[in-house]
Amino acid sequence: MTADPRVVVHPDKQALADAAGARLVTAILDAQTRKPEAQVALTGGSMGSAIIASAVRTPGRSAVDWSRVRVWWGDERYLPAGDPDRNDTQNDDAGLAELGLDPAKVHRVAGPEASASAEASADAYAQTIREHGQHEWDIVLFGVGPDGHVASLFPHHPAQRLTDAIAVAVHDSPKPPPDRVSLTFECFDRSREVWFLVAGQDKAHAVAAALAPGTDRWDVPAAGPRGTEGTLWLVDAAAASSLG
Ligand SMILES: O=C1O[C@H](COP(=O)(O)O)[C@@H](O)[C@H](O)[C@H]1O
Repeated sequence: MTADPRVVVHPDKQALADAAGARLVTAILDAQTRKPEAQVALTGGSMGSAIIASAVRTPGRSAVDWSRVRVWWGDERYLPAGDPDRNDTQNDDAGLAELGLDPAKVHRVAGPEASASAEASADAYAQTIREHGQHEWDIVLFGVGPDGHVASLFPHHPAQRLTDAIAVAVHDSPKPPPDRVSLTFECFDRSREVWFLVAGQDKAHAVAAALAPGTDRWDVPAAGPRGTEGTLWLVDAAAASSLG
């Protein structure tokens, strides 16, 4: 069973980021009342960093036991550690460390300095998820590209089609850099809460296409992921402007 999408429109990007940051803190608290560790998959891009920066400033964040939060990334650009174009670097720059996470529970995707190839990195990441991931995400965050991509699953890209796998190496990405590692749709299917964070007029068409009934994720990957308990589209007014 999956949850139908619900759309929440905020006036602008900052309001969206602040509301999403507070919502994230609350959802982690909620997950911690159910189980020993909350499992969260972060995202990169513009909104991925904005939500971290806002979560750091959310007053209720001190109520969270951050040592009981395990952090992952839904995808990573296959670049060396610390590269400014990596999703984790962007999240770090937004203040991720200020949350007080246990560094041993922050699981980064290996870059070329630490793995022989994107395939090797994807395999190692999948293995770590098998060891620690409990096969259920509490909250998965997605940014959405203007083309409707989520994580590193792009429209009409063969990486979308991999089955029986947790993570996939992505080559020839239409958005730079060309080499990436992404979790698969199959892996994202094991999510309680899936949140799409989208701001800006350039995303309006992708938002409308992803939410239109019957859209195939092969054409618009953002139409694919759904949470078993919640599928939330947190958007600003500009990104919502093409919704009927
Ligand atoms: O390449 C990526 O793009 C998306 C969205 O980025 P944005 O800058 O257009 O908001 C991001 O969510 C994804 O994780 C990433 O690798």
